[in-house]
Amino acid sequence: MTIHRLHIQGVRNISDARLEPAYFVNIVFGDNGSGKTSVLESIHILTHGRSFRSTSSKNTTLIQQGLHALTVYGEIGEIHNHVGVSKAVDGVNQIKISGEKVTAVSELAKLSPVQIIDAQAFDLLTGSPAVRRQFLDWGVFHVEHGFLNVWQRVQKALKNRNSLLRSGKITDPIQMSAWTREFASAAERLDEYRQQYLERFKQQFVDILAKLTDLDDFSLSYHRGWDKARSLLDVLGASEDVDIKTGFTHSGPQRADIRIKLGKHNAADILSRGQQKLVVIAMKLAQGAHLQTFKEHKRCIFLLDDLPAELDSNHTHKVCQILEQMDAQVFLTCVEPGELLEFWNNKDQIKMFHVKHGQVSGELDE
Ligand SMILES: Nc1ncnc2c1ncn2[C@@H]1O[C@H](COP(=O)(O)OP(=O)(O)OP(=O)(O)O)[C@@H](O)[C@H]1O
Repeated sequence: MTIHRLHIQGVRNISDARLEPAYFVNIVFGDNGSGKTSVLESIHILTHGRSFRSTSSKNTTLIQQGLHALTVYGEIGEIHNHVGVSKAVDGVNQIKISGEKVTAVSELAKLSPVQIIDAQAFDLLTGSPAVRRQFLDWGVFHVEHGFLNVWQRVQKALKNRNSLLRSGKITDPIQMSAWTREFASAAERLDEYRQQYLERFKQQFVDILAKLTDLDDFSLSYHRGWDKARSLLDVLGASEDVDIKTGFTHSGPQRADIRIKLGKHNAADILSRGQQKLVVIAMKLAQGAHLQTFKEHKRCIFLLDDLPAELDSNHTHKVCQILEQMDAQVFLTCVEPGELLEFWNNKDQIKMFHVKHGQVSGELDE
């Protein structure tokens, strides 16, 4: 998808900015603290209803001090869908797509697949399995129409099963059996989706990684969260006593992980910081490439916060070259755009936005 217009109001130090981004490459530059990341955050709010760096559920750090709400408007996609997201200090959020109020954030996410590469992206290698499950599920969500429904069934069944387990004994065996069967059935489907996706994804990942690094013997392996030789229903039956004793479900897709290795070692334990960044970038670019191949050329939007950090010029150049070959819309932030600008062959497709004390120039004259 493509963001054609963006109107930011009250996001951190950006009071009011209108941008008409380029179809391909957008370079957002300025001094430290000028508001560059806040532009990327605004795009994330527009496409996901939330920031990628704020942990406050009350929106208070995100909304400009002294204001009671922020709003981000945009025109997105081939038919220029009008999208508006507002967030208020009291925690009330509102999403509108083409004038209609929307309650499910997944409606926004469906419109625009967004990949973020920032300082937190390292978590994909060094963080908990939850980060890698989220990565995997992002990919499946955008290519498999039935995935969201199955994922929601798993969450609901797991929640109900765990709440029955929490009492420490089974007071209602019929309910317990019903939720266990529902959980196992939805989980098996979810697992199939994940496995199929990862098998297809791996090839694209290997190709992109080879363009960026000379790392040999790199492997990604999927662990589904229970014994691969048995059905989940069998495993849940066999471990019911443990589940009752501890009060939660031990096996299932909520324990899935992708193990990322170099030879026998965990990649995170052996790679340099720059190499880790290249692996993470390769994984994210491969998801964008996969989307293009398997979803009728659906375009991904890449938000790259301070791409040059930790990378030498040669590798930064290579990342830009891969991005240029993909059909994607790219937003990059940097302090000094000089060198970064040189890494693109077709300069005509680049727009520059200078951010200074929350003011964005290169914006629309209106
Ligand atoms: N709620 C808020 N209200 C007003 N200003 C804020 C609020 N939250 C953060 N700020 C300020 O807004 C700016 C946000 O900066 P941002 O993180 O977007 O900068 P940046 O250009 O990406 O910087 P860097 O290069 O250092 O990463 C900072 O100056 C910060 O102090």
